[in-house]
Amino acid sequence: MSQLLLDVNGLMMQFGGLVAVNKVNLNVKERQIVSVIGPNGAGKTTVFNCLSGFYIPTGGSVMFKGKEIAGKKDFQISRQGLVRTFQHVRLFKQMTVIENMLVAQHRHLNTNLLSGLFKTASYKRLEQEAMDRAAHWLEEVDLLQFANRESGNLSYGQQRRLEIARCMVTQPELLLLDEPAAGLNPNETKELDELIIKLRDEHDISVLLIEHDMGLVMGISDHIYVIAQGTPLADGNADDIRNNPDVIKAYLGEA
Ligand SMILES: Nc1ncnc2c1ncn2[C@@H]1O[C@H](COP(=O)(O)OP(=O)(O)OP(=O)(O)O)[C@@H](O)[C@H]1O
Repeated sequence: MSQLLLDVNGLMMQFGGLVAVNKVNLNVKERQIVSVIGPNGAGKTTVFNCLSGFYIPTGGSVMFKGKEIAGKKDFQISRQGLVRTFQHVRLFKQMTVIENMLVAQHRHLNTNLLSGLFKTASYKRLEQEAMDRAAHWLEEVDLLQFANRESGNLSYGQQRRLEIARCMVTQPELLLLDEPAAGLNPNETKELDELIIKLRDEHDISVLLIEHDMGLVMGISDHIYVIAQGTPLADGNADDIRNNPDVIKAYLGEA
């Protein structure tokens, strides 16, 4: 039986009079791909912002590996093993691919100014390990041959894969992907689909994703949550969701 990794209960986020997230519950187990879907403005990104430390929820609890993380800072949460991507690509576009991978690990390396200045043996070892991890993950996402290319010159699909690789070098257990297929062509979406499945099956990573591409969601999700106007509407597997009349009305019916 796989263990519960993320356990969200009664999550609330209010902006003044607007209740953007209203009593949302979510579970993600180890080695699960879970999706959150819902119409535009349903509150999906706000949920992600609450889980990843960008917002302090106004209510409810967010337990990650059995510990409360609601209200913690983003870097504290990512150090515990929960990392995210954003709706819009956020790479350092002027930097090379490998530089992006190294910068991502900077906060996670246990070094200090002095060991860096004097290039101590332990600093060099950590630097080498960071480089090895970067190369490993670039290979996993099929970007190793572009290691020295400016990341802004990659295709959009490659930039999306680089963002995922950049998360993976920090060795997370749960990866949050905010609309990873947005702007991708069908080929790139298929590569993304395969990559997410590989993360689960070969690297034991759990993935929580927000996505509008229903083909992708229905094809890869172990479990799906539907939110409408900030409020939970339904959850279940792809068949449950496809056949749920409330979901069809509120969401799929829109398409
Ligand atoms: N910082 C904020 N201040 C005020 N209102 C906000 C803030 N962030 C989000 N909202 C509001 O919360 C609601 C939910 O927005 P959110 O971006 O979470 O929806 P979403 O489901 O991710 O939408 P989309 O699918 O279009 O990305 C919207 O009404 C939005 O305007």
